[in-house]
Amino acid sequence: MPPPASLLHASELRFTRNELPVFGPLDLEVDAGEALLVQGDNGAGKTTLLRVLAGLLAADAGTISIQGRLTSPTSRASTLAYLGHLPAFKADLSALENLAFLSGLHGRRPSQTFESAMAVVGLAGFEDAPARQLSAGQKKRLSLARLWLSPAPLWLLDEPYANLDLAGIELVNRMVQAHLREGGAALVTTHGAYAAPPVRTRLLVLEKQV
Ligand SMILES: Nc1ncnc2c1ncn2[C@@H]1O[C@H](COP(=O)(O)OP(=O)(O)OP(=O)(O)O)[C@@H](O)[C@H]1O
Repeated sequence: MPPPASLLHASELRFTRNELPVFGPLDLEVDAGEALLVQGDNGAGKTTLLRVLAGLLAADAGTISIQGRLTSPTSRASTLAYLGHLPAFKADLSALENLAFLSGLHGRRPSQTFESAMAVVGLAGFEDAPARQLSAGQKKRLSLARLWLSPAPLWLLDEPYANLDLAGIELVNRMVQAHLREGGAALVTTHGAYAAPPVRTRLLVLEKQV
């Protein structure tokens, strides 16, 4: 029997902006149960790469396969959960209402409730707080609650440790560990290896092109 296909495989992926190369051509692969650490200096193209994989930007060349199948951005959307720099919350909705709204858009694991996700990320008691009243770290934790609710096997985490205290960093690592144990995979951008989760890890280092 052939080995199971990688959860994510990108081949010859290239992105240019204003005719200047940002990254590529590059190949990357991550299997179920693995993390791929994407490292690089400021401006090396980490966010751009995750946005291309998430389907938010179009690559200039290359292919992206999920579980062995070539995908388009729309067909990838249900397979991945993207945690970006900026939380996508409605300022006047409560924390819980935001989770309900986003889960309506992206789906939800049946085993989790909004309240249980809030508790997992340390936001029990903030269910009714409007999103605009949350601190930067609390907003990041609410984004993590959204991620925890997501049924997507592939997590794309852009600097998930930003704005978090030490307990928050450990929370991210525990979440990634649990997700990988359940057969998921994660891409994690970081400036250094200091906060990497203790899981089976591949490494991709991006170099500035110009
Ligand atoms: N919207 C944009 N318009 C023009 N150039 C951009 C835009 N977004 C990013 N860039 C440029 O593309 C390059 C890669 O940026 P990117 O945000 O992907 O880097 P990064 O590795 O994530 O950086 P950081 O570690 O600072 O977050 C940089 O040179 C940046 O200036």
